[in-house]
Amino acid sequence: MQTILVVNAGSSSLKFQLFEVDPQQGASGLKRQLKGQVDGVGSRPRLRAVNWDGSAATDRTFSTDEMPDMATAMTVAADWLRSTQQHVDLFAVGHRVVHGGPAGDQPRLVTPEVLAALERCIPLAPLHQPHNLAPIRVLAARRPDLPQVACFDTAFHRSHGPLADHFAIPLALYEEGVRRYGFHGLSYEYIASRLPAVAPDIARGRVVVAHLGSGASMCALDGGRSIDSTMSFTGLDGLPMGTRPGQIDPGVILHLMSGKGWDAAAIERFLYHECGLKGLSGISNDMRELEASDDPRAAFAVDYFVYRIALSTGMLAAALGGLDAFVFTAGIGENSASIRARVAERLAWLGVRLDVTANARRDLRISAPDSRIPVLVMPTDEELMIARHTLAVVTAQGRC
Ligand SMILES: Nc1ncnc2c1ncn2[C@@H]1O[C@H](COP(=O)(O)OP(=O)(O)O)[C@@H](O)[C@H]1O
Ligand SMILES: CC(=O)OP(=O)(O)O
Ligand SMILES: [Mg+2]
Repeated sequence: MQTILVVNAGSSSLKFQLFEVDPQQGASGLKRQLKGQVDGVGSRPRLRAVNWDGSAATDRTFSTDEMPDMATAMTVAADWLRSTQQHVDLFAVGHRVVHGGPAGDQPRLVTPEVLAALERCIPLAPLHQPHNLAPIRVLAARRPDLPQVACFDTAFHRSHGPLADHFAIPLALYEEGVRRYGFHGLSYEYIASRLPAVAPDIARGRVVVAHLGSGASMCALDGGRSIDSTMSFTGLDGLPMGTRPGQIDPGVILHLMSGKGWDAAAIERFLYHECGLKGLSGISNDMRELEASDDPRAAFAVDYFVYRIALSTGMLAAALGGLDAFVFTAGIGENSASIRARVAERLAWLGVRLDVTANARRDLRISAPDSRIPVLVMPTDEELMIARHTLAVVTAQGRC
């Protein structure tokens, strides 16, 4: 049986999955065989993988010296995959590529021209794009016959209207590509694709989705289409994240340059690696460590995170002209009952009421029956979305 490999490098994790594929059956022919991730990159690295039946395929922890960065995480995961999955007959490889640029409105079969265009987007996503493109380059050299498909975080947001897509800067810059692209689009696309099945009453309505992971953003879905998002030109905007500040007055950057003499490289390092939860707490970028800490600086960082989610909900509800449902997803959204409870508390003015037991159990619906706004927890599946796109692109190219 042929197999699609999916690779998804985030800011603190590397996720990978293998899907068996029967191209004659379209997306319904995708069968998950293996699901793995290296998470806690930069804090407490751990490689875990489970087989299709839920049995453990591996579970190993590493010190940060053994696995200091994403490049090492990739090597470790690739070595493990090569040594344990020798029987796999690869049909195609699907990659999450965070920035698709102005032309990246749909997944693309990777060609040398596509790869060159995506390399030009590296300065717009320095934390992700190099790690997204490195495995594409390695595989293209080793297996030039193997179709590779690049699936963009930005593509799902291309439905934004001009008001959501612009900054208030001269239009010539917009034409050059300085736009509010938005990210985590594969995650939002997956959530939008699941809503009709799991919550048909909500799917056609006005929904705010909070993708709260190491990178975090929120999206306004109107009838399943993205109409606005908190992230914009780069993955720096919007909510505070593990190591990124989120929305910041550009005057702060001017101050760092002219007041403190920082150059562009120092500012980039600062904004992508030293801010957010890590910068505010001085302790960690990892929400699990902050929640476990009794240091007041950790508590402040968590308070700030929750506050900005609540502010952004108001903004996106205004974009939607109302709110019919709120969805939590991604690492923090799926796993932290206390963050969910605290966000819900701040949304009480909208009529949000949580069911404490349902929240602790992580039910699909965690709102109380009398909540004016239903609140849901939906596990995201960017890898399945990438597998579906990869199959569709390769099939359309007649490459199977
Ligand atoms: N049980 C948990 N409680 C709180 N936070 C959690 C839990 N499990 C994972 N997280 C947090 O989720 C984040 C990682 O989310 P993830 O979506 O995998 O990120 P990314 O894809 O951006 O690397 C980390 O901040 C981690 O601490
Ligand atoms: C765009 C982005 O921030 O992605 P991640 O959350 O996976 O780091
Ligand atoms: Mg992610």
